[in-house]
Amino acid sequence: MKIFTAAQIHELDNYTIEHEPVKSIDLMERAAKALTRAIMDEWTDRTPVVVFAGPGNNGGDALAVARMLAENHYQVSVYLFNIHDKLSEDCAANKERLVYAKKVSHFTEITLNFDPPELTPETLVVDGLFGSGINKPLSGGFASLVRYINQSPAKVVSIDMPSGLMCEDNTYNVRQNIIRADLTLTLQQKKLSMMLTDCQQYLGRLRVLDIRLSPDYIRDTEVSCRIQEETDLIPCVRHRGDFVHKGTMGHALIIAGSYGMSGAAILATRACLRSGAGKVTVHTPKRNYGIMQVAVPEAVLQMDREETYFSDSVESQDYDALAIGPGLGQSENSAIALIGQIRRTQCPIVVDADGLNMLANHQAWMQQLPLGIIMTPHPKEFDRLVGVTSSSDYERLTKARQLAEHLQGYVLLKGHYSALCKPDGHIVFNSTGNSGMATAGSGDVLTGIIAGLLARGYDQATACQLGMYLHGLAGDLAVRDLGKESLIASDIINYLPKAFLRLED
Ligand SMILES: NC(=O)C1=CN([C@@H]2O[C@H](COP(=O)(O)OP(=O)(O)OC[C@H]3O[C@@H](n4cnc5c(N)ncnc54)[C@H](OP(=O)(O)O)[C@@H]3O)[C@@H](O)[C@H]2O)[C@@H](O)CC1
Ligand SMILES: [K+]
Repeated sequence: MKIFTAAQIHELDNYTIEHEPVKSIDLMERAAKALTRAIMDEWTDRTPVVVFAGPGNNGGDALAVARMLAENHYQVSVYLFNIHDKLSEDCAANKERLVYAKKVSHFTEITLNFDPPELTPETLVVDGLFGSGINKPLSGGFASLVRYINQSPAKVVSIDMPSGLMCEDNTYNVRQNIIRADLTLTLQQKKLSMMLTDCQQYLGRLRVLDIRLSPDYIRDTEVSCRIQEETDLIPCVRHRGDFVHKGTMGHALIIAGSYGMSGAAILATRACLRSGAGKVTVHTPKRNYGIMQVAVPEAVLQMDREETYFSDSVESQDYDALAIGPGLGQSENSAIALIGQIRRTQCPIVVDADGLNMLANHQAWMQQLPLGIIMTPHPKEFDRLVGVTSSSDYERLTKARQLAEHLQGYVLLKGHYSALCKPDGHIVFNSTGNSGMATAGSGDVLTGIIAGLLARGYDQATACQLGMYLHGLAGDLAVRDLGKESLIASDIINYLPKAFLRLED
């Protein structure tokens, strides 16, 4: 699914009106029908409904929904905020229709003062104050109203967007003045902010309603952000020939695990083996020998000369991919070995965890990273890497995009929806995964998967996209059987085969 900017959403709206063609008011009626249906799916006609409508088209939608719910025998009270005596054309038309229909039990147009109605636990609030046309944080009376709604025990359904939330950048927004919805019914496409971790709290459950906006515009318009779905990935999956052998299926090198952190090496290696690589070699400190041998008998072990930490870079010409970092520790010796390893490696590289932390500690080395490098930071690792703490996920994403462009590499920012920032400035959000995967070792598994896919011959972009999809899908399949609370990183590895099968089917 493409993610359009607020400006493109506006264009899409106009393009649909002009080319379908459809009258603007009829398009609003279509949207309102879809919204009403979605509300009626969840709340019966015994639910008292309070509709708050703003002066723009989001308010127009809300007024049309109010009329339709009332026609379906709901008790509906409507408050239209028209403090500047200026309604959008379609909002004004829907006000007329509402008044003319005489179906709602109460209608107030607020021009000056407003006494908010009582909102009980049984009440359903329809939030139609502001949608994609919001252009600054809410303040004054609107801010007070939002706080009143948020503090009430009522359920809230937001039309298109929780009012107060911007489509993209919420860095300087006033967070307590944004509606916290129980359900957000967004029209046609998800907006960028809906993919960011720090905006999830406003959305509640999110449903996307198809209101048949121009498929031509949707198909032909260039975007820089998209959400990847299964149908995007199925064509990318490679199928094994019948006559392959392990030597032709790729050889991955994993450099991971200091003494006491062998688990990270084990998880990355097992995930790598499960992701199609023909052979996996693990380079790890001597003292990990016994445990690695037992835990991953399928891997080739290559012992560092040091007992407890990674100390020396290794020849890498025989490998098709390198993953470096999980559980590696951050000693100065390991850091020097890390940059030495990165410098001498010719194959694709994925750097994670302590590998990233060591780069963060040696900022000058960032200039020496090879083109096409893959980094898989979680938000804290990313902040360390760029040397500043971001105050919003939008800001962090913007910096990740800049870093990918600057390095001409790939930054896979892990989060509620992980985001892959590509060298050309494009961002791909992942759509699989769940909160059960917020558990130690989950990141090591992702690193191993990406290394396995790289070794198997996928290019960097595909390995990252397919890797994050499979990782999340394995987690989703695991949760179905095991639940979120008990999920551990090994479960993700154990469900990788099922995830592959689903994509191969
Ligand atoms: N996409 C589609 O195809 C379809 C979209 N549809 C619907 O249209 C919605 C977008 O409508 P929209 O463009 O009229 O914007 P909307 O969100 O109602 O707000 C604009 C009004 O708010 C005002 N205003 C802004 N910020 C403010 C603030 N902080 N504090 C106070 N006021 C503020 C602004 O005033 P201005 O700044 O312009 O003076 C203006 O009056 C979209 O979300 C969806 O619900 C469907 O009907 C059909 C198909
Ligand atoms: K809204």
